[in-house]
Amino acid sequence: MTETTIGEEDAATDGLAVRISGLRKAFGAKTVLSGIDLEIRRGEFFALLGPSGTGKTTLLRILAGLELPDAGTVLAARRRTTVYQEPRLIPARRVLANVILGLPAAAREAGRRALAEVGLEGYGRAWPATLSGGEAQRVALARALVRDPEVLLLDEPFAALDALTRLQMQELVAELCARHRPAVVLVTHDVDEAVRLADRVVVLREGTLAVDQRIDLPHPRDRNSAPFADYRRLFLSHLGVVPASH
Ligand SMILES: Nc1ncnc2c1ncn2[C@@H]1O[C@H](COP(=O)(O)OP(=O)(O)OP(=O)(O)O)[C@@H](O)[C@H]1O
Repeated sequence: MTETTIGEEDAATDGLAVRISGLRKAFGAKTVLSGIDLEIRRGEFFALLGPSGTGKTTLLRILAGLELPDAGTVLAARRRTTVYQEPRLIPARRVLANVILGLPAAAREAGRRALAEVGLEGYGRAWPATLSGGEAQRVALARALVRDPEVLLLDEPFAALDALTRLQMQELVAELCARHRPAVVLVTHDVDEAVRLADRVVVLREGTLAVDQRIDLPHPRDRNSAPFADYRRLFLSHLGVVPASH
């Protein structure tokens, strides 16, 4: 029996942005996700960690509506938008046109405001080719922001950036999400990124949710603090990178 529903009514009434139950997804004979039950609240910042090939991107694509599950129910708030590892800008359109792509011309002012929010005030008439990698990714963030998403899907959005820019972008995303409060689903390989940003971290292993851990630290989080290091160690051990502490 296969049932797939993407709707917002039920989720909207009880403070949830996403509700997944009994999700299963296979590609051919290979089961990628199974028995996934997950609820994400409005305003919650949720991170999905896991080794390569465990189905993180597949889960995100299902949430975006780009893949259908083989079984289970997916309910999600209607306004969902994704930021990818690459900025995916259209080279022949100026920055502002990229930000408001598909929106009415009246969105120009909101597009300019979104650019200012990501630190790119005055960049509206620039061409994508003239931007650095970090700037291009800021434009991608502005393009997401201007759509006022209820659910913001981040698919390794900083993975292609240099280490310093990545840290700056993480701080920017923390600030933007604290202000706009979308539900966020961040797929990442970066344990520090998850601990810096997320209210809750799930480790996906072999297609199931192996760990579901709340991060109980105030913002902004100090990456050098002892509790931060404890969370880092916890997730690294769940990922099999360091031995579990005693
Ligand atoms: N369209 C597809 N057709 C066939 N197999 C697929 C398809 N999409 C994903 N897969 C397979 O499903 C598994 C999970 O892929 P997925 O991209 O979701 O993993 P991931 O955890 O995001 O990995 P990574 O961290 O490397 O991005 C992989 O084995 C992948 O080869």
